[in-house]
Amino acid sequence: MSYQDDEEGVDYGGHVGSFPKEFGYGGYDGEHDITITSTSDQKPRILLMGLRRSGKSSIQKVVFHKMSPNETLFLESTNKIVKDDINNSSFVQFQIWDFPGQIDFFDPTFDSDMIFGGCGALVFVIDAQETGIQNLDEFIDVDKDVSCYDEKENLDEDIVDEMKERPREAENTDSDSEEEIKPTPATLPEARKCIEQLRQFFLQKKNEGSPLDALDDYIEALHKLNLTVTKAYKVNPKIIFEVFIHKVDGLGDDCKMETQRDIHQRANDELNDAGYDQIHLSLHLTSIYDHSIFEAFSKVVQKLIPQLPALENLLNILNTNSAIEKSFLFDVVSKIYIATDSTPVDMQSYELCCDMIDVVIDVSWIYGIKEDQDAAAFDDQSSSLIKLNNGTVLYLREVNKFLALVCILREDNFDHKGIIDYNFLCFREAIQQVFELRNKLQHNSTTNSVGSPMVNGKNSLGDGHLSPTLTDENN
Ligand SMILES: Nc1nc2c(ncn2[C@@H]2O[C@H](COP(=O)(O)OP(=O)(O)OP(=O)(O)O)[C@@H](O)[C@H]2O)c(=O)[nH]1
Repeated sequence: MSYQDDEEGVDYGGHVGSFPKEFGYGGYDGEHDITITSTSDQKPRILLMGLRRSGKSSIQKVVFHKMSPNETLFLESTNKIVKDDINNSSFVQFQIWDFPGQIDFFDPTFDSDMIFGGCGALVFVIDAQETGIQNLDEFIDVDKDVSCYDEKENLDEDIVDEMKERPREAENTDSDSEEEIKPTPATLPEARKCIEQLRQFFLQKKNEGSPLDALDDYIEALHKLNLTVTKAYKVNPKIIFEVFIHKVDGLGDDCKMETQRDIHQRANDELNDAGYDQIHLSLHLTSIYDHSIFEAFSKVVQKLIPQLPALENLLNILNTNSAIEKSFLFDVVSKIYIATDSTPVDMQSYELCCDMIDVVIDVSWIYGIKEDQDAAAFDDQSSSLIKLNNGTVLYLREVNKFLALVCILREDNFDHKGIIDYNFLCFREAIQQVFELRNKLQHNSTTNSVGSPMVNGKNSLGDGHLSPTLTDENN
């Protein structure tokens, strides 16, 4: 197993929404900036694991590198561990390690102590579309070799025989020779027709609920999940385990729920049978083609922020005193929300707020920057107000260069804008105080002890948590 260098800054030429390419986790001068000062080794780690082609690299690229979902079609398979630094003055600062699908835990070069030791969260990605139907074309590559139909021994024999016979007949061979069948242009349409029949057969079986050998990948994914989780837990019981049931864009609502229920049941049964009933798996239905992947990643990142309860509390207080219905604290670059108030998150509100961030960045980028200036599109003057036609207002205020508060409130309540703005300033100050405190604690612990500093009885470095500190030039 080898390691690939950090690939931060790689330009993929594309972006989600219409974010300008230049808008990213760039360097920052520091005003009002809440950053993490830990060195690369101390950064919390999020591991992305799962079977081949389950969508790990796509998730990472779409969420953190603004790659457009369609471009992920051209991603090559990962064959090394790819470490990606999500850093540079953003609040959200950690390392993501993208693992190759075919990783072998029994490989002597796989150092599980090192890999799982400093890990904060392990995200295991399962392809929800992986029933064999979608990958049939890949599996049976007619353009290369029709004889590989043999590999699908477990399919209905009649269909396989028919598939073999058709190209042979079409080719009109007059010999009984055992030569390998090579498709010609004339046979290819026939072969494709067979594949279509095969696809229909699978769909029919699937609708009937028949067990299919093509579900092997799904079973294998569950097995790998069990193996990965137990192995990681043995090394580091503090790891947070998250399962992304991914690519659900291709599934109906019922199917999504059924898949989630099935995975939950099987995964927990297997863990309980192995005596690991204390391991908790959080399941998320995700897709790179909508906001679900950002929402799921938000929840993963939030679990790594020890100050989350304080942030939530501050948002609750802000909401109560400003008649705000819902508020999110966003990492502007990734559109991950690092905290929200304690009312339930509804997906539509989250999507609206994400869209608002896109609009603000776009407009700022187009109209907010003078040509001769090397200024950022999002700065401490950034704020925005969008009135919807249902009597609701979206209000965005900059907290620091990478953090924004986005609130949803009723238009009537926005009459008291002065109070809301004043409360926002108090909120911003309170946030800075939270991180100032953390900063001091961390600073004391690093200067007072060498090796493994302790804060509140916990190892403050390498404990898998985001350890944000405040670097405010006023300090
Ligand atoms: N429909 C759909 N396709 C997706 C989604 N996410 C990823 N894909 C597709 O899945 C394929 C595999 O994605 P990758 O990100 O390369 O998968 P991987 O897990 O990194 O693969 P390995 O590097 O081989 O382990 C690509 O063609 C993506 O376009 C999704 O949410 N929905």
